[in-house]
Amino acid sequence: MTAQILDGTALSQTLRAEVATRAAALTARGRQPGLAVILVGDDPASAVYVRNKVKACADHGLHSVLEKYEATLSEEALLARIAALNADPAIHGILVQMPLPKHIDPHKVIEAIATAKDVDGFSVHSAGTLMTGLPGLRPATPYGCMKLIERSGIALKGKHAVVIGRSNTVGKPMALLLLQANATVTVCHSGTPDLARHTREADVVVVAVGRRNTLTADMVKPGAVIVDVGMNRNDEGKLCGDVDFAAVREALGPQGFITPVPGGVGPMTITMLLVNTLQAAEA
Ligand SMILES: Nc1nc(=O)c2c([nH]1)NC[C@@H]1CN(c3ccc(C(=O)N[C@@H](CCC(=O)O)C(=O)O)cc3)C=[N+]21
Repeated sequence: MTAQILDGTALSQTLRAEVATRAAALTARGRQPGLAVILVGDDPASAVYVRNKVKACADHGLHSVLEKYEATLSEEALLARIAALNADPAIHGILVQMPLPKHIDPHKVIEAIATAKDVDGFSVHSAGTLMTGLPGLRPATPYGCMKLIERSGIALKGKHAVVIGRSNTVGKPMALLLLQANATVTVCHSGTPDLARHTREADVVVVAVGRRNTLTADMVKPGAVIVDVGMNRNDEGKLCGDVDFAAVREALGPQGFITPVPGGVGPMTITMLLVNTLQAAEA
């Protein structure tokens, strides 16, 4: 018997249906939630993600605008567009797809977005609300991971959670969300000696490294919950996560849970972006 799947596609369907209902209610009151997505440059992966976000809006009754610019767009011009969207009453959320071309400072761009419209939750203000536990917009990927963990039915209080990775977009906010849920949290990273010593003790492991096979079967405790944030390509060019999925699933046994890639965290990221846009529109 192998571990149960934490199905991000299925949970997304449930949550997105709720989003559609709430969006329709707001639209009926003359306040259709609106998301602006800005893409600078022609990175093919970014183009796919951005298209999926816009499609998800359309499918659930949210208004969206996609603004695409050449990679040569000046930082000044981008900041001017953000200022215009900040002032646009039909837009409740603004997302600037990362990464940006090198001549544009991402911090400057993120801080230019009105606090109330920061649906990525990447700004210093949003990071501060997360850190202090004040209400605010939460980064979509770790927020989606929390929803998947909740779905496993395990209560985090008193549990040991290990986060692998310390990025501002995933690892750090993930650790704070787990802490807020009363887990005991360990954050591991590229400078951690003997990673397995930590993960073998963990009831929950969130892997956000960006390297295949970071978590292998010998590194997990039976019955643990494994959340895989990785997005990599294997030798056959197929999408895969940071976890050696089949072997880890087997090692977890029937009481364990594991997210697949694709179909785990990825769809939840888009779902929580919709949730954040709705929250911004309801505020
Ligand atoms: N400002 C900003 N906000 C972001 O949220 C942001 C970003 N920049 N830059 C890039 C990353 C990446 N990201 C993903 C979203 C959905 C899937 C997703 O839906 N993945 C599907 C598979 C998609 C496929 O087949 O390629 C899945 O895992 O099942 C993946 C990755 C959002 N990001």
